[in-house]
Amino acid sequence: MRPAEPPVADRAGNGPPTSVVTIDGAAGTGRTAVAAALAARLGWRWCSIDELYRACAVVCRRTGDRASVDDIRFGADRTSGGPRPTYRGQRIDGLHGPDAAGAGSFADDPRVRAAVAAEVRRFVGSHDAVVEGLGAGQVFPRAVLRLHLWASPARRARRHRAGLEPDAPRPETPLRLGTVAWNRGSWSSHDTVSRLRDRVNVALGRRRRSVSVVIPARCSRDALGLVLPRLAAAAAGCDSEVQIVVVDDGSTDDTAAVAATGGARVVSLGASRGRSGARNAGLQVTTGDVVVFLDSDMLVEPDFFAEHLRLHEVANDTVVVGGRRHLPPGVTDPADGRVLRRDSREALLDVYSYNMACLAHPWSLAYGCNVSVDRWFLERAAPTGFDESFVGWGLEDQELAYRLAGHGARWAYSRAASGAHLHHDRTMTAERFAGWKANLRRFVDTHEEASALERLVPGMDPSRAVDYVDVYRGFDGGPATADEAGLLVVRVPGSDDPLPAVQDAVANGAGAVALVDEGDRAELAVLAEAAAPGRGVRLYGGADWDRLSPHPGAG
Ligand SMILES: Nc1ncnc2c1ncn2[C@@H]1O[C@H](COP(=O)(O)OP(=O)(O)OP(=O)(O)O)[C@@H](O)[C@H]1O
Ligand SMILES: Nc1ccn([C@H]2C[C@H](O)[C@@H](COP(=O)(O)O)O2)c(=O)n1
Repeated sequence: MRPAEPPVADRAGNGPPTSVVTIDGAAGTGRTAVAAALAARLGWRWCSIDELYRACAVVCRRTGDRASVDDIRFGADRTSGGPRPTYRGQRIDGLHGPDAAGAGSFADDPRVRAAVAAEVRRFVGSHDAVVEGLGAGQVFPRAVLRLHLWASPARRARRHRAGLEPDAPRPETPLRLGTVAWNRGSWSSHDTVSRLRDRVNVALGRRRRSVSVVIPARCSRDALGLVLPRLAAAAAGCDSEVQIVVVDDGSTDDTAAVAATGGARVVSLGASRGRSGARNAGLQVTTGDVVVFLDSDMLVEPDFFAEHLRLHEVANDTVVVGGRRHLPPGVTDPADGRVLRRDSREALLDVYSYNMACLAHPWSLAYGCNVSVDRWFLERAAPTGFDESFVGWGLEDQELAYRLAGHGARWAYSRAASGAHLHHDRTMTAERFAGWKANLRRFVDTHEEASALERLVPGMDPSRAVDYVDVYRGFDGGPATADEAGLLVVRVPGSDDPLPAVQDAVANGAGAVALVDEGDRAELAVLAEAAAPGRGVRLYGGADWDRLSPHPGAG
């Protein structure tokens, strides 16, 4: 009989002492190096499931008998990095040679898979451990952290060329809800492991997650008087540490005093640096794991931080694009019963779906009024923060998002993390339009490939009354029509994991998949994209799907 899975600590760190972290993911992401380094940092033991599959391939090839997998064990010798597999007590040679070819395919054999899982569980026993390799998350479904490492195809190819990944490409375990998609990017194992260790400590309840909110402010005393108490209420109801930073960019009113009274850490800039400079100055003093950029006129709901943070749990490279609703003139309480005007991004997403990856340019919706990024990812992917050569209104936020996109950012549009925008005059004056066009020029001069942005000009031009959604279609190419044959609709009631159905549909050649989620969970967009990259799995809230019937984008 196979031994049962050993108990693992619950997320609060209660219960039995054994904790397991699993690391799965694509070949070429350096997962073995990360597993070994993370285990060393934590003082845990570690093992590689892939090494066992290689052992199975070698031994079965030599014995000609699949039953011999039952006699493969991890040995005690760990000097060369990890435990070495043995067969009937003897070390197995040639684990990285031709006899190990096709090792990954052994995982398709249920007997081999069960033997490998049993040996890994035996090896872990009652120890805290990092377990790396194919199916690690399935062997330990209650692990404190189940990681799926990811790196761009170019990066992975480079590792292969450099001989860092000598083996043939390995199969990948499908993603499931509850797995954390982790972008390795081009970052060192050392950097990666530092951040992973923080995550493990949060998962074990040894460390609280933290979030910083950065608010650039210029003559914002009245708005901040309304905004800060709501942020304080959201912070009080949140189980993470919250830091509120207001950057006073040379205001001529008592913005700084109001911010300090409201409990914010105030950074006062002597000379004005504009929106980008103010946000960058704020970023410098942040301490949170996640940074939210918020405008000084955005009223948030009590679960604002929890909603932002939730979406950073599923991937380290998520850009959470928080929604925005416009308050009517004179209304300062979003709960006063009036219907708030949705901003035009929601009208767009009704058509493209709430998976922003269905847009050709998802970064173009990442407005600085309410957006959050994992600080580690932000600092590595875009160490210079906002480009301060963008002056006046517009595009500095999309430009930062564009650079994050270049590092593989994933996108989650969250209506649950919305803010209500206090009314003020937003007329696109000729002066503001001229400033926006100057920023557009800077953008396109810096990033030639973004020149399609010029197609947005008519939508911003105050002398032309054109529909923004139509203009955006011209810029983005328009959504794939949803009425093509082969659209497979996956409806998700309650808390089910829809990813297996999505992956099956994609594997079986579905032309398009529409995921209709009654729970309206933005994290599904992030994971669906990670599970079926580039396939643009469409995501709709159940109510939207019904409201937009026959289906969004049809015709
Ligand atoms: N010169 C400036 N320097 C620093 N921060 C500024 C400056 N002007 C405005 N801000 C701040 O930048 C944020 C965005 O201001 P902006 O004027 O773009 O807001 P908005 O009018 O609400 O924009 P939108 O209508 O696009 O939402 C606010 O927090 C505001 O206080
Ligand atoms: N950070 C921002 C905010 C808004 N815009 C533009 C894009 C549209 O032209 C318009 C949308 O406004 P709304 O739907 O909120 O009324 O504002 C931008 O470019 N960058």
